[in-house]
Amino acid sequence: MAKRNRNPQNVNSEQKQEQEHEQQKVEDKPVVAVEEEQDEELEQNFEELGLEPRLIRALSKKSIEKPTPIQSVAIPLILEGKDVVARAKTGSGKTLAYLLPLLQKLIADSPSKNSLAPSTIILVPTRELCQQVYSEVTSLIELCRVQLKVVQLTSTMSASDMKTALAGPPDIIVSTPACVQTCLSKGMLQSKSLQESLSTLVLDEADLLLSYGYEDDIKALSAHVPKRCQCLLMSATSSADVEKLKKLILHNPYILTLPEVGDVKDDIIPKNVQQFYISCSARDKLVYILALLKLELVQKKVLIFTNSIDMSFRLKLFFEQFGIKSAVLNAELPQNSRQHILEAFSAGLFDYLIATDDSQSAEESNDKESHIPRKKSRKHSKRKLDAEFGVVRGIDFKDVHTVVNFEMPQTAVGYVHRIGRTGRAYNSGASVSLVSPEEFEIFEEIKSLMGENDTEESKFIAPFPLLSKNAVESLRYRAEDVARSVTKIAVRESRAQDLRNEILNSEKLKAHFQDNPKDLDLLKHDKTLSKKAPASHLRDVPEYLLDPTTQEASKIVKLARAAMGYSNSNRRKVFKGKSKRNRNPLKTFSAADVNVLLSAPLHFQSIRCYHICNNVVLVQGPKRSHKAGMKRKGNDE
Ligand SMILES: Nc1ncnc2c1ncn2[C@@H]1O[C@H](COP(=O)(O)OP(=O)(O)OP(=O)(O)O)[C@@H](O)[C@H]1O
Repeated sequence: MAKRNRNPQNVNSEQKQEQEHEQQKVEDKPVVAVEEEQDEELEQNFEELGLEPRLIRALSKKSIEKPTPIQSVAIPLILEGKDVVARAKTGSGKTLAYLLPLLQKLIADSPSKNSLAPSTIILVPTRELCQQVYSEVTSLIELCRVQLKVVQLTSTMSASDMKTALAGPPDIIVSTPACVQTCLSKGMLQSKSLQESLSTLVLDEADLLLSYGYEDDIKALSAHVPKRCQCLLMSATSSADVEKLKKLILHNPYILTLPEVGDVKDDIIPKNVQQFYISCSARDKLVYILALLKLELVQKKVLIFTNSIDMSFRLKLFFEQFGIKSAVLNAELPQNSRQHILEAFSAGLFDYLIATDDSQSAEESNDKESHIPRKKSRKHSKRKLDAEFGVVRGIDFKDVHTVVNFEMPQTAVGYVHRIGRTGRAYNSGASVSLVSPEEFEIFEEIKSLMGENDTEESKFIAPFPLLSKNAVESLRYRAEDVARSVTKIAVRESRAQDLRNEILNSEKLKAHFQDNPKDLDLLKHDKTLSKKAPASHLRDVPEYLLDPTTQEASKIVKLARAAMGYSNSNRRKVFKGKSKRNRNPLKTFSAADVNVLLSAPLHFQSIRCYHICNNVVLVQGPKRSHKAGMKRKGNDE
């Protein structure tokens, strides 16, 4: 990447910002296309970007050593006080791209003790994201040992809790647009004070804010944003909504696009996510997913998407009969439970999470082709489910290796967000979509979003190579038998039971986790729901049912997993404090294993999932890699 925009000035006086904004109005701001693969020699470190040592040390404690491409370009510009629109793929590190410079500015400027309102507001579309961004800021502040007050405001808080949170005032508020607007309209936040103190406004996940129905709130809020306020807009996809927001809030910003425009597919999907599909009837999806999981053809952890809550319970009950433990996540569950499920899954307490995303409700209505009516306002979107829930949107699931679309999302943009839950930062991942004939249309839309035309064979979403017809057929009888036993009534009862459990959990969680925030293991979300105990003979797939090709494939997937430093036995240990950094693949992976990987049929090697960040094992399919072996920094073998 060219060495540009590397001249940060750390402190910006209000006067200077004012002048700059005036200047920005007449300047034609550049569109910066950031190349994703940086030339090693030109790679920058955080120091060169102008970050101060305390922040760099904090990052180091989080095992974050080098900036991602979007961070390399955005951080210096933000430090200079520019308005920035950053569009970069899911998982590319956009959160730190704005958090680091804004914290640096706050540390350097030490906000005036006389101010009556916060100096920084970060707006996100969902409560889950509020919590995620809040945790990220607080952990950085703690690691830097600086005195900054950050609060999250959500619409479930009582007025008195909001007032308490706003007393002080805090330096940073993380919230949704609707909630900040409520605070303003109820006088908990004074417009005049806000205009005097607000110096940075961030619109995170900007491509989603309007589809969540926040347009009126953001419009109302924009009236309270002073001209000199630096505005940052982060988004994973571009859309008419992002343009609208840009016009509403920003003053002639720098537009950062990652990576270079031109390669449409690379424009939106992380390169390190391998995409596969399986074409099957809707009815056969259960047997296919059983084969994928039971024969261990996909790497854990696995995030499975369905389009309805009933379907997620149907899947859970179906899995239970085969001894596969999973948890469900949806908008119906209480907020505390959802948060806890996310944390427990991220910490590795269970391997399979079945999520119903919000595609039915807060659909990506900015996708013009979706034909799904745009939500007019939050008032009109009232429903039993939590309107501020968003499992897909921006949530940083840790170490999800595989995303399975059990049902295809309803829009192509939804697909991008779903599969963006894997392959985050420098990790690799895979997605497998089960596509029924009824879903071909959306599948074509997805392919065309990636720049493919429907007549040619898909280049980017390949047929899943590891599952043979025989393997599927060998499981068919059992799968269909069990599927019949998962009746509508059973699904309804389990759903109600789970909700009851989680409401109880939620109360316990509230009290308990205030005192013991790290005690994730207390409540199990992957508990069995079915009344009928699973039949013991269904737990294991007998040898005679396994076909040799699939067995071989399964072995390769397991080896890849070992190569990445995971094993079933170390999962809980990882959670109990072993950092990812300490997982040593050399202990679980031998030279013989490397040979097995290399001698595998080429189509198996096409799963390029064997990177361990920048350290590792090389099977760069579809061709056999030139380098075969493993290397760890400071531990060459
Ligand atoms: N420089 C870095 N090096 C390694 N990991 C990083 C770096 N920056 C961020 N990460 C990690 O990458 C993950 C994804 O980051 P983040 O959630 O900010 O992505 P995002 O671009 O906002 O994705 P999305 O569009 O899905 O919200 C996080 O776990 C974060 O801690």
